[in-house]
Amino acid sequence: MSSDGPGFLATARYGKDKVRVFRTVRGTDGVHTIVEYIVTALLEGALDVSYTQADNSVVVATDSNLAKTSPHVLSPARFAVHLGTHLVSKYVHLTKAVVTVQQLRWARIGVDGAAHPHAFWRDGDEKRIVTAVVDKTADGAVATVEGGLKDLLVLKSTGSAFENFVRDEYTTLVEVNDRIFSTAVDLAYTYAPLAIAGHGDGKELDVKHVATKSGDAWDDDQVATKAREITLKVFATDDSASVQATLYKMGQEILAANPAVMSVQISLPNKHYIPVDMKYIGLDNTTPSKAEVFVPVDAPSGLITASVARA
Ligand SMILES: O=c1[nH]c(=O)c2[nH]c(=O)[nH]c2[nH]1
Repeated sequence: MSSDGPGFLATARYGKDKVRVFRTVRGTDGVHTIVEYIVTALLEGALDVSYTQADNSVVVATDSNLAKTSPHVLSPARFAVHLGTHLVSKYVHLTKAVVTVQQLRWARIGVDGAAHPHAFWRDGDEKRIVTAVVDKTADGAVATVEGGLKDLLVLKSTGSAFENFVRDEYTTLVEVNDRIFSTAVDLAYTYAPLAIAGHGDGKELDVKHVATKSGDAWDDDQVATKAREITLKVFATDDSASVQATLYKMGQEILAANPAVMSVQISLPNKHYIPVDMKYIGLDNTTPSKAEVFVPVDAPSGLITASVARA
């Protein structure tokens, strides 16, 4: 069944996407801790024959479930590194695993002011996202980790302007010194690689966590909390001259507060809210200080992206 032609297999990666997993950890005090993940696990290595010769003997299943036994299951970054490390170390012919873990939100329900021990609610569509690339071919195996979040929907009803942009004969956009600013924050930050002990000669590799820097990729839970708090604080408090200027401040503050983060990639759609023109009924709803009724516009939106890297 081999098929030869003018081409060659230039790159290859396979695995499983959208693997859904929910895990409960039952505390001795009756308090349950839960996580819900959507996992993607992709593999690279000596896999050519599975494509070129229809030989499946090199294909390892990637949906094997480590969620029951991993001591790291409650931390998306540690779990991603553990899963990737497990896959590339168990099989000599696999060289690289790319594991993405998206965490869905579950918060404890408050009952009479107290957090309930085992009842939860979905407090938003935002996802925390971690990608770990565990590479056995590197000089000493390493895990390169990216943390972040997406779909954090925010809005402020003032404290945002957009003026002094280029105007030419085609420009219809009006300058405003006061407008609604709404965006769905998407951010990803990268760390220096984590060292992995061992070389994957069939023996299980270990995450060699040398605690030289706290807040490194192994501590992504802390970094993720800080990055989210900073993002929300800068969004709320910045007297925004533009989406670009606010984005840049977010990036700088995330780098300043997290010494192990090397760069931050931020994407901010500018979700427009257009004041309704009510002149025809004799009402001023378009002067920025008088604008109270708006039409939220799904499309088009602005899209402002940048990465801020440590100098
Ligand atoms: O903050 C903004 N940045 C832009 O680049 C832009 N472009 C636009 O039409 N509105 C805005 N707002």
